[in-house]
Amino acid sequence: MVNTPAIQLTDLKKSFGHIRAVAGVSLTIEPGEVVALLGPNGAGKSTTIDLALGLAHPTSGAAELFGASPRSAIESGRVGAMLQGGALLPTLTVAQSVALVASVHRHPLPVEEALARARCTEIAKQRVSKLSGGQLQRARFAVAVVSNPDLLFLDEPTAAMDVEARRTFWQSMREFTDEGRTVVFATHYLDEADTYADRIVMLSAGRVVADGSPSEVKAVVSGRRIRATADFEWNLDVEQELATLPGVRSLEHRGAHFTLVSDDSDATLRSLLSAYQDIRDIEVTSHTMDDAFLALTEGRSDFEADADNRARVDLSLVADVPGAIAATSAKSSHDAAPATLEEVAS
Ligand SMILES: Nc1ncnc2c1ncn2[C@@H]1O[C@H](COP(=O)(O)OP(=O)(O)OP(=O)(O)O)[C@@H](O)[C@H]1O
Repeated sequence: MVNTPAIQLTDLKKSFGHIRAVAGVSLTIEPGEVVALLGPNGAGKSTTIDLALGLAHPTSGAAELFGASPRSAIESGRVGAMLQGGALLPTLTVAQSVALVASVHRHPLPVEEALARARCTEIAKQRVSKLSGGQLQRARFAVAVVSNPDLLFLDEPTAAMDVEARRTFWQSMREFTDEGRTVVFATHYLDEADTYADRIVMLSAGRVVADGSPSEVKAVVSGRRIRATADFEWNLDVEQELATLPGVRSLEHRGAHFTLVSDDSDATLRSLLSAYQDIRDIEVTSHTMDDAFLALTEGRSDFEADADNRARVDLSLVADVPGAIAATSAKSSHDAAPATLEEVAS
């Protein structure tokens, strides 16, 4: 159906006793979007994915995939998932695991193709119990894509992978999304979100605190950072002078190294260099996704939101969301959830 969103979440809420894991999430994700879900530990990313997939029942609100209930979208084979708690049978080989899942789908990819897409051809004959953490993730990816889904959910897909494995994983993911499929992935690697997502949805304390393109979300922290080394004695007068240079919003220094956050880095630099000759190793950088993440999820005071982004970023939440909620050992929600989509559909 044209114009039917791939995902429609309407005021989703989920509480576990007194813990509000998801506190009213509304999201519309169109077919073809690649969306990163970001947020500190305990922000509600996994629970949101579980609710979208129908693996957990919302306390209130609704989730639809392709205009239908999650269950019927999964039954139709349009949805794949790679979840944190998703287990594979340890005694099967990787190829057998993929073939088993393929056998319950109506229009699966050929097993060899799913293995190749997930860069699993070389480990196809290895038993699941013998796989390294990164290999296991690849095997789970092969299992997730073999149903040839239009929509794929990935919960921390590169968690156990080294740098090279992560790079390879995202290459294979790119091939998948280049074909116009929809992907929603939760990650703690902010650089992955910045590089691979079209859209970033940032959660904090169960609520959406930012929703926009990577550059829109990064722009929530305006200004630039100037780092340099000073070969002079620090005293209160110097600190005062640096902190009041044009454009400067904040100053930090440790030993000879100092950092200025400035709204007008050109003006700051001109004044800095005309006032001080003993400054070297100057580096000017834009803010990163890490900065936006900290500003949005911890309400850091040295950043101010850019007014242009008010429409996309719910700044009223930035101020009052608590800092990162400590992750509890209670991953029981995921452990208790069905391990595979086949279990949901059955
Ligand atoms: N079954 C459960 N029982 C009690 N609390 C739960 C359960 N499942 C999740 N929670 C709590 O809900 C909140 C959100 O958890 P969730 O796993 O969705 O966060 P997350 O953003 O995915 O975190 P992480 O980045 O650590 O994976 C946390 O406070 C968590 O402890």
